[in-house]
Amino acid sequence: MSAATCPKKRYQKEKVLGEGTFGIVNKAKDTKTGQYVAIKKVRMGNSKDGVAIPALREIKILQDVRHENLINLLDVFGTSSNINLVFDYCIADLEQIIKDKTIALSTAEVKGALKMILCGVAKLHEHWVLHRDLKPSNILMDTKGVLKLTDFGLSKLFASPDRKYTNQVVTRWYRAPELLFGATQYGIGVDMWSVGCIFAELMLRQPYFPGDSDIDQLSKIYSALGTPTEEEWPGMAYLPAYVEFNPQPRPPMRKTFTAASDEALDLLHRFLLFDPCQRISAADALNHPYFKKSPLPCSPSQFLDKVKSGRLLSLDNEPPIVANDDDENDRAGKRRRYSSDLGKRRLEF
Ligand SMILES: Nc1ncnc2c1ncn2[C@@H]1O[C@H](COP(=O)(O)OP(=O)(O)OP(=O)(O)O)[C@@H](O)[C@H]1O
Repeated sequence: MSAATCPKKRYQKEKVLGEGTFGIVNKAKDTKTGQYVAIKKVRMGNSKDGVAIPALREIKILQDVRHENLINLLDVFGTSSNINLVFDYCIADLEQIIKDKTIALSTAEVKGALKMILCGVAKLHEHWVLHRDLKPSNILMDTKGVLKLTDFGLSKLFASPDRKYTNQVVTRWYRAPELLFGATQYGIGVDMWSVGCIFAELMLRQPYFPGDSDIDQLSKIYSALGTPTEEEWPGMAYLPAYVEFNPQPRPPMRKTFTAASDEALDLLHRFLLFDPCQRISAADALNHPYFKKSPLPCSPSQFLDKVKSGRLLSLDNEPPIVANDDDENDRAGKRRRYSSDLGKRRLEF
């Protein structure tokens, strides 16, 4: 078989990029096109434990919904024990960008980033797909500065309004209050809350609600936004895990977001409404005056130039590390080496 027809030969692995719940991600060169790609190798496990189901869900969604701001699935191939998903290679994720304080994000750049995120979310919702795990590390930047939503493993079609879902979704810091109260029927509001948290984080350059338990998460949300009244969020007391908190007033958002425009604060407020039905949709958010008022959102290439001006991308000079498909011990070693502190705030499923 030639390199063009044998996928394992077609893609030449260069180094390990990281590891998620379901397997290692490698950087590789596509010898057919000369382009770099990222290959997510998903361990199949045996059919009983259903390890591969999120990967199959991801494949189905990626094949159905294509958009500039959603990660592009270029190829899929299998080996005896893995499914390999081949994606566009991205050079950074939004968590790294936010954390790198040498990158000074201007209003136009925050707007540009939020616009790209909203375009991706709007496309998913248009296709009746909830992402369900939106967070900065699941938003990647490609070589042209385009932000792309990734990690659709938790995505789920929400076509049936009565369908009950698990509430153990969305990394805690980005998790909507209805999920924290155990709701099993939820909709696009869970993604819009996460977008609000990401928007706040882009402006603050630190997580807005970094709770270290579900109760602490709610208490951080309430300290920032005040406790909701029954009028603001009808029916909240009937949610399965509802807990009453001592009433707290709503402090002015301006106190935290000192440099934000009135339009930015209005949009943020609409993302973070307690009643999920009242939260602004991604399509409506894109039409909000925030995006119409000067400074206008920057282009992807301007965003890329800003990211390149910081330290982050100048660090990508470590020697290549080639992952060996078959060596379990080696794989365990890499997992230890590459697992990040993100694991600490990931939910137990
Ligand atoms: N297309 C890509 N281009 C470059 N790097 C990528 C790409 N996709 C993933 N990565 C890197 O691989 C790492 C693992 O990604 P993956 O999506 O498998 O898991 P995760 O998002 O970290 O965690 P989990 O899937 O468990 O929530 C990421 O942190 C990222 O650094």
